Amino acid sequence: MSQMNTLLEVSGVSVSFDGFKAINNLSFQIGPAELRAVIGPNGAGKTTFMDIVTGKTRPDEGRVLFGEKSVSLLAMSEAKIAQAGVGRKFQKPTVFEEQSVHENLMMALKAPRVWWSVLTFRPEAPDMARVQELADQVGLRDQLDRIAGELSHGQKQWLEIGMLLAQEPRLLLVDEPAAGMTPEEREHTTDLLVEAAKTRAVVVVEHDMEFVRRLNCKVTVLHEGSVLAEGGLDHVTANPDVIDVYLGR
Ligand SMILES: Nc1ncnc2c1ncn2[C@@H]1O[C@H](COP(=O)(O)OP(=O)(O)OP(=O)(O)O)[C@@H](O)[C@H]1O
Repeated sequence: MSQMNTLLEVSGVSVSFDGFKAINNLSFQIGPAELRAVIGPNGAGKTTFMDIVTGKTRPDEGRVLFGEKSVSLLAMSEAKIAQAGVGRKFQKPTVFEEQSVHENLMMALKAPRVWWSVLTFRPEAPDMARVQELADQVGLRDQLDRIAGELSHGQKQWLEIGMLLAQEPRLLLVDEPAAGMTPEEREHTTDLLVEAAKTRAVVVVEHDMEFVRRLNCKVTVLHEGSVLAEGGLDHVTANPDVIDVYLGR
């Protein structure tokens, strides 16, 4: 396979809602195994950006290209985009509450495999082993037999991340994972996302700056639907434009 520097390329994307430009000529790129934090004040366009990448919202202008073949996601349905390897974790955990952790992970594994994972699919590996591997990955090895509804908020979030990882996405979009978590849960979530980003791109939208700091990754600051600044957290938070936006001056 050829070397690829960009997994996702968003370029010149704009979208208006009733004449209001929620995304305004947005351009940026994500590498194939990269952890990226997207921050920005309320209304900056973070959710709309994720909606565009996942096909929920169609932009008025611009390009969204994905993978080594640079396929346009704009021509694809939400289901096709998910199949192509884009996973999304919404803020609220959505696991099957009545089922055990094990059953939840197994269901996620049984969901249709996407075309590219055929390459890595090991038919000899029993699904049970894969379920345990996923449980290990998200720190739920000891919870496999528990009913998901009984898990803590943080554990439910990890289970859902495990279910998304079962689908082997190449790009995982995660919306405010730290919200409502205890400090210990946040720490574990950081480790989990850092680890997941070693083999895929993970984009984390987050308000909590302490959490972003611990992710220790490149940060993209959105404001009024465009990139205001990009770089390390210390770099972007020292940027006068970013300071102005956050202090509302
Ligand atoms: N479907 C819609 N119809 C009308 N306006 C919308 C719609 N979706 C988003 N907007 C507007 O677009 C702007 C960007 O919203 P978006 O939710 O993407 O921001 P955000 O950065 O995710 O904000 P927050 O941090 O508060 O979640 C906001 O002003 C919002 O009110």
